[in-house]
Amino acid sequence: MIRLAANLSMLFTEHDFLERFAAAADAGFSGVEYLFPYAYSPDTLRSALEASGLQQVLFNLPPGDWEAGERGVASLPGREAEFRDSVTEALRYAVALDCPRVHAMAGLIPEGADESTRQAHHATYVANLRFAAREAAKLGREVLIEPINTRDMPRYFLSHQDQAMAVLQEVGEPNLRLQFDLYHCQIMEGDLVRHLECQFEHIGHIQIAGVPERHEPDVGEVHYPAVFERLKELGYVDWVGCEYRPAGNTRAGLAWGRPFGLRPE
Ligand SMILES: O=C(O)C(=O)[C@@H](O)CO
Ligand SMILES: [Mg+2]
Repeated sequence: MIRLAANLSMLFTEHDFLERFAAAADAGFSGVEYLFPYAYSPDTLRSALEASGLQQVLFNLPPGDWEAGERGVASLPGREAEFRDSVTEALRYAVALDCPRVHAMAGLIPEGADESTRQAHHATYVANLRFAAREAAKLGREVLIEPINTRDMPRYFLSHQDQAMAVLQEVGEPNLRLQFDLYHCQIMEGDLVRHLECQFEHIGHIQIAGVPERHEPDVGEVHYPAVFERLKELGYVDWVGCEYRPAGNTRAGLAWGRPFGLRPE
């Protein structure tokens, strides 16, 4: 049986951030993920997890200057020292929060990047990810990479599943795995079930949302019951992150999750 994690950067935003943990637990979630923990001390977050009985399942490495539009530094030539520091900081939180995996965002390529610029990003990305995976392995953690759709995030360096597979293969570290976000894959490529089947052994985490509005999974063009059925047949028993923007009140929109123990009221 899959386990559902609430993405607290998107769900339960009716509440202040630290109150979202209790709201998620009350609604039947057993895990949480969110973009970044760094605005809070590990002790504060650990207390929120313990008080609500939730597991921390994922968060991202520091992404560079998010407010200025940066979306990770893992593929950015010249930012290697910053990337290494971000690995250290993320792993410090991962250990404190007992979180088994962290996501390293790739970053953006320049407008109109030519082939040699792309190759420079690729080489930096591979070297940085190898470093991150080896550091994470010392602490028993995984590092994830996630193809993100270029409509929501124009110029994001990692946007296709094949590209991610090639990077995983080239890096060659067993604890570097795929964050498979079905919302992004549907927008860029579709064919969700075949992608899940082909990439199954590399998947370290799954995320879901309705397409194209990124609302609840039962709103939009993806028939998630069929996807969940195939995941069950494939033997997926790990986390599925609910990374969507509720169309209305978070709790009222959880009816889709009743088969997984969510409580809409
Ligand atoms: O945007 C998404 O999708 C995510 O999973 C965030 O963590 C940004 O990568
Ligand atoms: Mg995602």
